[in-house]
Amino acid sequence: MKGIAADLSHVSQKGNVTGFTGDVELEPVVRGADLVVVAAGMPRLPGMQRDQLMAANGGVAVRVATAVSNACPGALLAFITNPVNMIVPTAAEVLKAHGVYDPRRLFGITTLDVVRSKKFIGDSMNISPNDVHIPVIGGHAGITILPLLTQCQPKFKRGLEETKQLTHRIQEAGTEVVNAKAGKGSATLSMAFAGAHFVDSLLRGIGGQEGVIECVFVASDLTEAPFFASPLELGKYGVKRYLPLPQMSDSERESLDKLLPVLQQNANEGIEFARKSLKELEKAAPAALP
Ligand SMILES: NC(=O)C1=CN([C@@H]2O[C@H](COP(=O)(O)OP(=O)(O)OC[C@H]3O[C@@H](n4cnc5c(N)ncnc54)[C@H](O)[C@@H]3O)[C@@H](O)[C@H]2O)C=CC1
Ligand SMILES: O=C([O-])CC(=O)C(=O)O
Repeated sequence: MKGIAADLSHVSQKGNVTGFTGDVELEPVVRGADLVVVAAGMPRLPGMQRDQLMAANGGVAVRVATAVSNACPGALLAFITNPVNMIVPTAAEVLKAHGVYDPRRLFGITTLDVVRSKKFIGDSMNISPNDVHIPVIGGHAGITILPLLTQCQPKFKRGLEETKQLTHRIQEAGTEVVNAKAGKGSATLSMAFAGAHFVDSLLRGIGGQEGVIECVFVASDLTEAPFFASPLELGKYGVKRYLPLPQMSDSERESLDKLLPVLQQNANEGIEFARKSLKELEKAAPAALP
């Protein structure tokens, strides 16, 4: 099995890795990878929302998806790059344009939201995070991150106020880190931990292990949002099975109703970005496109 932890310097022979210019020759040097993990991209500065990274990072999705289409169209493609809620729909649109889109194989890594939930709940209950199991659904920014505390195992027996505070802390944990690092980046190390965990799960799935379940952001028809994170079984070809949406309290369902239009809007913006970029690429280098 071949895989690569990708930075664009690996897939662009020109080594032009700073932003989307539209004049790139897509000559991938990586051939035949089974798994491509993308961590390249600008991190947030204090005061920024993740959406604001799209101008800087949208081109990463376009170029990597194009390179994967040419070099390893059957690979699983997993993005860490923010804004995850837009980057994944962007990449999907580019893969579609190249005729190689398989929704089972494209992921936005949301594992850090699960890692944080396990840590904060573990601290609150005075137990190890390893013993906490909780689904985190939705997307990967602010209110789109929805930890289902009522579904936590063991039971998280706290009042509504404490539950709300903890939910908010999980949703804003990335911002907490960005502010603490004061311009020096975002949650790089905890993401490395979360990314390694998720990639290990993907590899176990590819390797044929049964019952590998992760919450991850993928194409989905479980809700009105076209891309959505929920618990999935991973397998040889990526997504093997969508588990049904977990049970929710009334308050969690209300939160779900509020986040779905945000995810729909994010997906539309990602798709729009892809279409515009493909047009620009076509003008600049028609031979690189289908
Ligand atoms: N999905 C998630 O839960 C998380 C996502 N992130 C995102 O991951 C990305 C990377 O974050 P860090 O590793 O902390 O940042 P970093 O600044 O430590 O590393 C980013 C790397 O990407 C490269 N890079 C930047 N723009 C590029 C471009 N246009 N083309 C090619 N390479 C480019 C840089 O040269 C650098 O090597 C950011 O977009 C960040 O928001 C970070 C933490 C968690
Ligand atoms: O907050 C950020 O910008 C980085 C990130 O996605 C996270 O830490 O969850």
